[in-house]
Amino acid sequence: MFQTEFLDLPALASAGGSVTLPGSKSISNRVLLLAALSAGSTRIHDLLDSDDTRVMLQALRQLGCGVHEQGSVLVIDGLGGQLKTDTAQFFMGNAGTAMRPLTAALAVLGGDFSLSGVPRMHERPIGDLVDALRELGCSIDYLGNEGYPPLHIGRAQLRLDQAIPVRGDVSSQFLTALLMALPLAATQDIVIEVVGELISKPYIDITLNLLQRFGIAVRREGWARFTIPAGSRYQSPGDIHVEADASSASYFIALGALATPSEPGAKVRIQGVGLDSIQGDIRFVEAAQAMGAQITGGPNWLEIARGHWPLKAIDLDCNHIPDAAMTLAVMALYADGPCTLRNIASWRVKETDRIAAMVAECAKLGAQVEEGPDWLRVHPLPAGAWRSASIHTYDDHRVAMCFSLAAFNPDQVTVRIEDPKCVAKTFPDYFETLFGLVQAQPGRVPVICIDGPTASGKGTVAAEVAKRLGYHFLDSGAMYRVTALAATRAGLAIEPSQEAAIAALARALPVRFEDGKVLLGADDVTEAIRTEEAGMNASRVSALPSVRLALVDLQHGFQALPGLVADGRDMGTVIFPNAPYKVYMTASAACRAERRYKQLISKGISANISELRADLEARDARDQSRAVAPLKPAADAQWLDNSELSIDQSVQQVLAGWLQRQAIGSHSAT
Ligand SMILES: Nc1ncnc2c1ncn2[C@@H]1O[C@H](COP(=O)(O)OP(=O)(O)OP(=O)(O)O)[C@@H](O)[C@H]1O
Ligand SMILES: Nc1ccn([C@H]2C[C@H](O)[C@@H](COP(=O)(O)O)O2)c(=O)n1
Repeated sequence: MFQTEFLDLPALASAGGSVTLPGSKSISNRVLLLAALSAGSTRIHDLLDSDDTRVMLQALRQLGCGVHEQGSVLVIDGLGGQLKTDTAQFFMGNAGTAMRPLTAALAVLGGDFSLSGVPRMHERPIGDLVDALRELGCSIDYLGNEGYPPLHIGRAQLRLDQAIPVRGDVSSQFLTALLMALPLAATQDIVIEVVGELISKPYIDITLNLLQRFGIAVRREGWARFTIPAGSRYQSPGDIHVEADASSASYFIALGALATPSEPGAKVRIQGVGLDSIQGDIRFVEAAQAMGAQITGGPNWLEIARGHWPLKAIDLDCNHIPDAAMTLAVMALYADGPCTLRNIASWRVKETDRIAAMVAECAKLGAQVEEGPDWLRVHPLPAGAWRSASIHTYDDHRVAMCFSLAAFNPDQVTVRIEDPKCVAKTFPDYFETLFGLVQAQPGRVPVICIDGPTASGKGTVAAEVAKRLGYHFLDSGAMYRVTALAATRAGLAIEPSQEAAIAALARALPVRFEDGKVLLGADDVTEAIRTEEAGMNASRVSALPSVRLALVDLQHGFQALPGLVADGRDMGTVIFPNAPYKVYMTASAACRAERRYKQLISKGISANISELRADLEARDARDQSRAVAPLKPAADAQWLDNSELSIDQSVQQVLAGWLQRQAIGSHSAT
């Protein structure tokens, strides 16, 4: 997961390949609670591991549920409808799919419980559910604002003889919560009556489907009246599989519709969710098809390719796909006319006011957007009108994920996604998964080059800059160091007479960089290549032209999405001459010798500062005077003498220079 302050998406072009998506959040949290309330143990396969499911799991542990991992399977030992504790305080984060059903179940069982969440959770209405539960005889008090969490739950005196009314036009989660809680009290038939037009009906279908799997056969009359039969009891189904998340699939369906194929005939294939999904958001497929996407599918898979281009404008009632419909708003930027998304009032009370968020962020990209209380109209953005923008994500995973699709814009402007880790709510590895399927416009994966002499601090600074930007890191010096080590181990003298043999070795160098370690074959050489002798040998080996040539492809291979920071001697001059930002980092020889001295002493290696200075000056001289790719600043490099700067100040300067070049929106950077 990207933990950076922001993630810059360079202009993207094409896509192709297969992706297996994480489990559905809606199914995962329902299954967890049902398994906890059931008699017996439930083995849950393919459960989503995300912020919202962790919130639910933590609550279940607090209630005394057994939770065990068995490989990729999670086993829940159910409570059989009997709580092991009747006093607890629960923190529900911003997980609506945990907050609402748990409130109902605890209220029906009764006890001394409080439930709270993040500030946004305390702005998300729950009054209609509380009203219904009070009607039933549950004891619930508001601990903050009337109608909103946090809540206190006390002992219940249930009255089951009359139909329980619940509003269905704000959130279908209230009805879901009652449907899941009432089997715990079904000593007689219990009737729920929906007041108002029920929204998001497909989510009720998921609830009914899963209740059936756990032994509860709810009788439904239209969408207005539901009966829990007397004697209903939760019983574990044993094993249960969670489908991949259909809402998450929407980003990859849109990807297939927007991107050109990575090679002729290539498609985007989604595994884990298919046309027979029980999730309502699978009907996003129909919306995407209406916009021109070519989609085929089977029971557990979908394949998408670009069809009509530009996409066709739509005017759609999105009540049945409230979450996935956000993706349509970004697809609309690529349509042949304005797209209107209707009946989406529920967006206003989600993780953020999603209608307001879409209006504000599409406008930053340059789009004209109109809104009403329950609708949104997005006008397409023609080529020439796109603006590079910093997308605020409002701690809303879906805002972050759907705006990643703006990176396919024809003007090839960079799209910045602020706080990318907000995707952890449902899809922690979303951006990594996306980067596994897409290709940037040719030459558009950014490379920041930091070249300079020995011990100028370029490696330290480059690694930190890469970390802050979420970019890959190339320590090119390590490749010469490993080559020299491999040559020495092979008994080759590091001199011109052995150039061909060393180059052959370098071409097939089994080097890997993993978790901060450098591996030569199976051998961890991280420390072995850091000695002064190894540095000097690397300098000698790097003067051999065929060895340099042999290592070019290996270095180019590091240029991958979302970007690269590369440090060395010829990054900006030879390996990445078209890099958009180059720094030549240096410091006085005295200063560099002192840094190297401290570095060695801190590792317990004895050193002499004047010898170190003489060595590094000799190494600089060799690196600067060799015939091929000598150390020198690129013509377009920014010079940074950091003799008087701390590491952090150096990092800040490099970041500031890069962000100035990026010139995205008005975001402050470091
Ligand atoms: N601006 C700085 N101020 C003080 N110390 C620094 C600074 N930059 C780096 N250092 C320290 O100097 C030492 C050498 O830095 P580093 O290894 O990053 O240099 P380098 O240029 O990559 O060297 P080499 O080319 O030999 O690999 C490290 O111990 C590092 O912590
Ligand atoms: N791009 C590069 C990187 C390194 N070298 C050579 C010259 C250096 O003295 C030696 C070791 O590099 P370090 O790990 O100290 O950065 O490798 C080069 O020629 N080109």
